[in-house]
Amino acid sequence: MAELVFFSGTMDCGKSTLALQLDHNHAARGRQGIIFSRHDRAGASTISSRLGLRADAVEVTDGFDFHAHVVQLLSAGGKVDYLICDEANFYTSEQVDQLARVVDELGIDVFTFGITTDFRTKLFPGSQRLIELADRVEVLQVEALCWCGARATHNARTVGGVMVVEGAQVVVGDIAVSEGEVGYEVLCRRHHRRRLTAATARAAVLSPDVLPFENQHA
Ligand SMILES: Nc1ncnc2c1ncn2[C@@H]1O[C@H](COP(=O)(O)OP(=O)(O)O)[C@@H](O)[C@H]1O
Ligand SMILES: Cc1cn([C@H]2C[C@H](O)[C@@H](COP(=O)(O)O)O2)c(=O)[nH]c1=O
Repeated sequence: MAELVFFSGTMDCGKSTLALQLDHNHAARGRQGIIFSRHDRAGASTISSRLGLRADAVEVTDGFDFHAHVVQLLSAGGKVDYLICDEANFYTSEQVDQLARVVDELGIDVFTFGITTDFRTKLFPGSQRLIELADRVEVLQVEALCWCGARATHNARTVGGVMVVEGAQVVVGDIAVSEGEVGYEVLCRRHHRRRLTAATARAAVLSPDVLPFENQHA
């Protein structure tokens, strides 16, 4: 039976790598798939992983209709066994409904990949709809780590290493950016709540005003 699966995690936990691995494994067994992405850091119509893998993808735009796209391909005699959908956090909730129709009405497996929450810990609309509709939500096993060593569960947006909490929900970007640029850092919930990034934690340790560590549990 075909499935709608949502592979989820923070930024930098290996989602795009897994998407490309899944595509490779299915294609190696003669299955025919289509890869989709939206706003990949490497540019339009691309899926890229920080491990260096990259492939062409169909760019998803606001008006794009997954169901109509697949029906058109099938009507033209094409074969479609599965869809790989990266950066699914950027899809609209209507597009996620279309993906569910692809699974239920066309019997095609749909594997989606994305972060659940934004820099303010709020669900992206596409991710919310995937959590509501998916047959399975899989949290990736490779843990991204907070600077303190705990499992990173949240995504922070930073400017010069300092966490910001206001701004547009969508700003394409990366971790490890140069000084002054808007970037992202993954944190555990405790440090996300306290807005303590690696840079601000380092600065606090170096400050002569700082209290001894054991007195700082907020
Ligand atoms: N130089 C490296 N050596 C080994 N692993 C790396 C290296 N650079 C990145 N990675 C791995 O790639 C992961 C990010 O993969 P990617 O698919 O780009 O993540 P996501 O799509 O979730 O943002 C990192 O968590 C890390 O495990
Ligand atoms: C937290 C957060 C992230 N983004 C952007 C930044 C990246 O371009 C993508 C996530 O890509 P990844 O492959 O999972 O690393 O999302 C954003 O636009 N808004 C946010 O709040």
